[in-house]
Amino acid sequence: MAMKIAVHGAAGRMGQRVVALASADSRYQIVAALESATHPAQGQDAGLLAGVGKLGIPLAVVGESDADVVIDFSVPDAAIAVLTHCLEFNKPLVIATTGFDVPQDDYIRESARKIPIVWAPSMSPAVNLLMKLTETAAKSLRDLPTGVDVEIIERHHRFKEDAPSGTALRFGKIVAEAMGQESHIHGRHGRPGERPRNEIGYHALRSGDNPGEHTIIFGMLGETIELKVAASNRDCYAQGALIAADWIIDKPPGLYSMNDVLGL
Ligand SMILES: NC(=O)C1=CN([C@@H]2O[C@H](COP(=O)(O)OP(=O)(O)OC[C@H]3O[C@@H](n4cnc5c(N)ncnc54)[C@H](O)[C@@H]3O)[C@@H](O)[C@H]2O)C=CC1
Ligand SMILES: O=C(O)C1=N[C@H](C(=O)O)C[C@H](O)C1
Repeated sequence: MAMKIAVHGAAGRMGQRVVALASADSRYQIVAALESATHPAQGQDAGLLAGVGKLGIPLAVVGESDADVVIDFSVPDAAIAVLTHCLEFNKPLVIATTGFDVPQDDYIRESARKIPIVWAPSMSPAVNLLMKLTETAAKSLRDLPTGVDVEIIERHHRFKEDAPSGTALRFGKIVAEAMGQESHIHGRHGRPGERPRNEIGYHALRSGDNPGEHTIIFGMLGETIELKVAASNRDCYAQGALIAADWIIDKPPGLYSMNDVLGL
């Protein structure tokens, strides 16, 4: 029987791709397409909006449904609201939204004691694999006598609201845990002087319709390593979220990552 999915943020760039991919796959059935009460497309068919033909599922506000699992690509406050709904109705949740503040992070962790949650800044299998490779590189280079300068560059479309990306921050956390950098700076200007060794620099570019690109630079004296992953469209994230939904459905309460989902 097909897994029943509710998509939260269904009219957004990502929500539409989740609706489109799920509707083309017999393992999934979209049963709810949830959107902000003020969205101009409220009431319109989610399939028509996503360009895949009528599904008979109108955009609606969060409410009771027979969904087996909820996939969230929205904005932080709305993601927290749908999480509260999932707690009330005991539904597994895949959280893909980024840009939470610290109390919201804590609320997600606390909620995962009661329901299963997959939470990842990137649902892309390639990005999550690159995180593993980055960890390996960082651990291998940690004690290099000449020192290693780590810089993280991310590029995204002009519409993105948070910066740096959740994924860039996660790459930085992975590197810092392996190498011990304590200073995290965002861009440089003026006369910052010689680069300190214990620093990670983040650089967030916003340009055109770029669906997401991350480069981790390990700069040494005499050579450089660059680890790079780039999306050519949004389906890597949407497909990853559907894989996560499939995986989480029979799991006990807990906070899970894409490493758990993908067995990395
Ligand atoms: N983890 C991952 O793999 C990925 C995460 N993201 C993140 O997902 C989020 C959404 O990204 P996009 O789809 O590009 O943004 P978007 O702005 O196109 O879509 C967000 C949608 O959420 C809706 N929304 C706002 N308030 C709502 C509410 N109260 N209830 C229900 N829906 C509400 C908006 O109306 C909008 O349609 C961002 O935080 C982004 O960083 C994006 C791509 C991949
Ligand atoms: O907003 C986006 O588009 C993306 N956001 C995520 C992030 O902030 O890391 C993931 C992906 O890079 C696309």
